[in-house]
Amino acid sequence: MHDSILHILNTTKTRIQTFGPDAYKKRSQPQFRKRDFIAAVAASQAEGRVPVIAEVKPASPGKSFREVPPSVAADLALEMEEAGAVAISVLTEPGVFRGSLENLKEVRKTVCLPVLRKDFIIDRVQLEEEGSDLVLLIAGILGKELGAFVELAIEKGFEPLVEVHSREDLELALETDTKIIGVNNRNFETLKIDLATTEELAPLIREYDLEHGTSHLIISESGMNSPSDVRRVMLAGADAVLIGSALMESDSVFDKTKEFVQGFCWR
Ligand SMILES: O=C(O)c1ccccc1NCC(=O)[C@H](O)[C@H](O)COP(=O)(O)O
Repeated sequence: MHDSILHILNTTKTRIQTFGPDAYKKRSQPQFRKRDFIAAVAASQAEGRVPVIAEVKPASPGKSFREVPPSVAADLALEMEEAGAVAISVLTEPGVFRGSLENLKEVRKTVCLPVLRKDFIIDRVQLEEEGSDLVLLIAGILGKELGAFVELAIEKGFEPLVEVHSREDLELALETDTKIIGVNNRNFETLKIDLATTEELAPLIREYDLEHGTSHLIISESGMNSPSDVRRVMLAGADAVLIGSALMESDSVFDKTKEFVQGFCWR
């Protein structure tokens, strides 16, 4: 794994140990009704839009996009919603990505769309933290524990989005009860992007579904800069895309989101 990811995992562990489980509000009763992401994707497709999960991403390893206090996160999310995004992803990792749970809560209060918490979940106690409809679980990080985290996430009222990057990750994901699989085009060892990752893994998910009578929603994540990138992964079988950097780097988040959402007809 790349040094920056190892650093994130270490600091996340320390933060959890420092603040301890007492700092986490118990989520025994979900405080809000979960917003239905799967239905939102279907509605978006039916209306001829490209289902785009637009990401509020202040920074990434070695790159700073912009200062994003909660009020700015809310404004950005509103622009994304008005431009037709299907959901909002909010980075909550506070170190390298400079995200926060405050951003997540403010975004969810402001928009009506489903909200994904994008973070590095490594401890069950993190699933006590509220504020999102969906939660990201990374197969390559959770390994054999993935299934238990998926179950717990569901029990706590979240829709899990299980992220995979390789055939091994995918095998793990398909053993769980997740309905949503995110194919991350970014390699966690090199941080290099290759959209061929979606072209390799999405057809395997479709094949599995055909054989087993199951149905997974496929999200292609990372590295898309133009509608033609989106077209490529949608043609490979993705149902939706997750885009962060291209939106955060643009002069107008509204215009850039719209460009991706209006895209093209891919079917
Ligand atoms: O964004 C990174 O460089 C990164 C590096 C290491 C681990 C995770 C990383 N990003 C998290 C994400 O999954 C992305 O923010 C998300 O998929 C959007 O990707 P992009 O459109 O390329 O910003």
